[in-house]
Amino acid sequence: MTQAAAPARPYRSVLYIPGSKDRALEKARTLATDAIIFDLEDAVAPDEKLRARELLAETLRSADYGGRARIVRINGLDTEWGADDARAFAGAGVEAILIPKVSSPADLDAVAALVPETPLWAMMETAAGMLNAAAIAAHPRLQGMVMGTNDLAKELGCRFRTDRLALQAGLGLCLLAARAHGLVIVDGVYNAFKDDEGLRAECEQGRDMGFDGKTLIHPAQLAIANAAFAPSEAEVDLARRQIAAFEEAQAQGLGVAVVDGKIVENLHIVTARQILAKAEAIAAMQES
Ligand SMILES: CC(C)(COP(=O)(O)OP(=O)(O)OC[C@H]1O[C@@H](n2cnc3c(N)ncnc32)[C@H](O)[C@@H]1OP(=O)(O)O)[C@@H](O)C(=O)NCCC(=O)NCCSC(=O)C[C@H](O)C(=O)O
Ligand SMILES: [Mg+2]
Repeated sequence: MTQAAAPARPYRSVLYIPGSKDRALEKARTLATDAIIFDLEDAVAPDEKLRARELLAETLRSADYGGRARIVRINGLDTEWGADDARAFAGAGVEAILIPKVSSPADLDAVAALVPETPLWAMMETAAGMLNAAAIAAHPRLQGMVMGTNDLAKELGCRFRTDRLALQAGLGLCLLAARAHGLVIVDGVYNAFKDDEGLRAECEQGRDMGFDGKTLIHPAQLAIANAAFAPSEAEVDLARRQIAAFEEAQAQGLGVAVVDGKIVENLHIVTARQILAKAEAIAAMQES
């Protein structure tokens, strides 16, 4: 019989918080976000970088963020802050260190040498990064990818469209690479944080493509992402019925069942079990 996938940590909502903003750091402890990216890079002004690093290090030492995954986005190693950022959070017990503008596996090697144990995540947001996505995803220390659609759009010189046509090639390449290597992959941000309908549509597109969740910039975006990337009641119900029908078919010596007029084979049961495991992981997250 196919084994249920281990309940994985959900990443439906991944909220950026500028590492320099005391109030937002405090507020995030009560927000319904699956994960937090504590940002030292683009959300922090150059003359605030050192204060933000100190504030964040102290906050992560003392504050309880419950079951929310804690990810620190450091500055690039080509800046005056990057290497010290990496060293400062190497032993901080965070779930991952997120490296900006990863263009090749060598960018990961450089941080891996400074951070011997903490898992690494990569911002996928350069044209070279898209072309090297498979090699980046294969890096032994990498566990997650985050799409940086603002920087990618900047590099491409494309226009923002609701269908994200110009970004589709890069989104697809990174998704393929992440899935081929068993990584978490989270979609880019939706900049118009007061436009709920636009956000909902972009979350639906990301969910349809296969992303695990969406990066967000404002607490008002959380509920929409959490709903879009969770299995719906109908999906959970169908998954349960597929598993029951398939087990019954197997008991009769058959390899195929039919549910709602559609065939159900072993491969559909793998997906059904993943849906149930994700629903369980979300429920566990909500209880924590
Ligand atoms: C976008 C913002 C600047 C808006 O800030 P503000 O005007 O202060 O918002 P509000 O007054 O509506 O805030 C209401 C309360 O919510 C708290 N808040 C706001 N944002 C956050 C947050 N991100 N996390 C936690 N809490 C937040 C405020 O403190 C208010 O609390 P209260 O006092 O109790 O009322 C602001 O939202 C913001 O700075 N967002 C994050 C921006 C950011 O991190 N940008 C960098 C990442 S995006 C990126 O770089 C992606 C990638 O690299 C790419 O290339 O695409
Ligand atoms: Mg960026």
